[in-house]
Amino acid sequence: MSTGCESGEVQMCHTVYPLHSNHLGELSAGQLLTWIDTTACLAAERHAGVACVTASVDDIQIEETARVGQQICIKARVNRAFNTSMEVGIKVAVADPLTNVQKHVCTAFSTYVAKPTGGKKVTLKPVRLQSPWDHLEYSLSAERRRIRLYHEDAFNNLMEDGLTFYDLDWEEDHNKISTDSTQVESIELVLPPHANHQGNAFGGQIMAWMETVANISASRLCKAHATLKSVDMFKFRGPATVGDRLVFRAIVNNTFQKSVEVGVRVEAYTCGEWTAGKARHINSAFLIYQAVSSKGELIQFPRVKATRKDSVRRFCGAIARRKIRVARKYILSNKPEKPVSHPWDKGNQSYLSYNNIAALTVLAAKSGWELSSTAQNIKTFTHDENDVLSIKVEMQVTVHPRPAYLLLSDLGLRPNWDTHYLSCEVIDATGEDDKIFHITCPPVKQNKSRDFIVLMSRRSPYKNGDPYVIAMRSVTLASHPPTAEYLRGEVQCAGFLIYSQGKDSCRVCYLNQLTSGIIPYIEENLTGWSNSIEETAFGCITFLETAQVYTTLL
Ligand SMILES: CC(=O)SCCNC(=O)CCNC(=O)[C@H](O)C(C)(C)COP(=O)(O)OP(=O)(O)OC[C@H]1O[C@@H](n2cnc3c(N)ncnc32)[C@H](O)[C@@H]1OP(=O)(O)O
Repeated sequence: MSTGCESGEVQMCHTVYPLHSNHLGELSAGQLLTWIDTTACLAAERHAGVACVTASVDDIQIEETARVGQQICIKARVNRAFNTSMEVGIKVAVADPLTNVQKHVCTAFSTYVAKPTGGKKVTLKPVRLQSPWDHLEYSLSAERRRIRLYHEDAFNNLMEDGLTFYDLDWEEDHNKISTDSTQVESIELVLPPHANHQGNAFGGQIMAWMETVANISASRLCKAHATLKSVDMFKFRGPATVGDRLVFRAIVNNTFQKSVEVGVRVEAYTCGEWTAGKARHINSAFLIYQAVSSKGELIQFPRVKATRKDSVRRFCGAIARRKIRVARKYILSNKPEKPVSHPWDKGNQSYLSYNNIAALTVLAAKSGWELSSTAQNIKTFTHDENDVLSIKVEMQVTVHPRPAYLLLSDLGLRPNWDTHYLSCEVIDATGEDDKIFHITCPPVKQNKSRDFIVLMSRRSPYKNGDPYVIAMRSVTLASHPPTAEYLRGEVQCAGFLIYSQGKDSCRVCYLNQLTSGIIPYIEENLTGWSNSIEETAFGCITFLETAQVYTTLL
């Protein structure tokens, strides 16, 4: 049932019946995508006053599963009209009628283009903004549009680097498996019930068919029932109409510990094109699945082999897309963050130093680090857990670990090799191993310069095999409150672990658990627009290898 409300919002509510669900009694992802697209399209048409087509659907993260008997409520409204296109924001919730408990299923953003009969372009009227929330979504939608329209370029940038930077041999080969058995092909004929009054196949129907083949492909790899976790952007390149034959091809591209990416390509043919073998490529999408064991635990996926040229492209493509997806999630999340700094006073100094070292050690020991690039002697990883994103950069350096430790813990030297640092001075210390620094960083995106008050705690190894540790976290100092000159940023947990690898070489791991104060500095790298992380790592290696000679004097 769909209704139109005063605010321009369109709502659709359904009870989940067995016909909407899979064999486990859970609402099928394909059905959910169909309802989302229908509601969003109706909101777009309500604003435009003419028929609209789906141009794209941004990444969707599915956070909750709905079951038979529960009620799904979808709300959609136009956030902003551009010229001929508009962004629709969609929120999906599930409610249990027996307990009255309501949960958030997902948030989605789709773009619709006004397409009246006859194909004339329509310039859309602006959206009436009423609440502060409307104003916020209005401004954010411009930023989302920028990312959406440059998605392909960002991906191509990452792919260029990926294919040159990625070292496919970095992992042992013996446990990797081929994805050949995950290839799935299926055909559908577009009939009137699958299309709108203009004969265009519904975007939601196409997405549902895509989900069906992708699900089969993922399940073949994990030998379990796969559940859709998120989708990468669906881009509708061209229309399909009643009478078209749609061919869907799916294959597993890559696996990431507890998830798998499946790529689906859709080609459309009229009857004549079918016989002549002339395909129209109308959509490609990438769907991420997870699978749960009989004990209710997430299944660890096997690593896959990329041997042929096309499988290497798909394998690296999945890594690049994951990178963009994770970056989008954090850059656009707009979640208020709790302050992470504690006051540095006499009563808690030893506790904060301990906490500083322990947090970095725990972060480094976490499982689930995903490789995002390899370049000669540098590897970068990301870790995404409970809405916290962390990065790790591993550098192989031909320096004894002790001089590396002394050089890296002297934060005053950091502006020599890290362009993210403008200045760094000691403002308080309890000894050589625990010091407070005032760090200033250059402005980004026309904002002011930022500053940070950071506790640096360093420890030499207690026994052979332990790393040298240099941990950093923000603290507050009454003598250094935020000033009008700088935006005060915070560091949650960052630093270096330095592992000995023989007499004159070591592995330096840099880790950072990202906060909203840090993300702007690496945003372009996360989304594939720059290699600033790798460039800084190169700078660090060069600095350590050339400066080590001076540390013999220390
Ligand atoms: C009823 C249904 O459910 S429709 C079913 C599924 N959808 C379809 O069949 C649509 C198939 N795709 C198409 O017909 C076309 O690709 C269109 C209409 C989406 C875009 O056509 P184009 O020739 O690229 O149009 P053009 O370049 O003029 O762009 C038109 C607008 O779409 C926007 N647009 C184009 N591609 C995208 C995209 N991938 N994501 C978001 N917006 C896009 C453009 O920015 C432009 O916006 P603006 O006018 O507000 O500045």
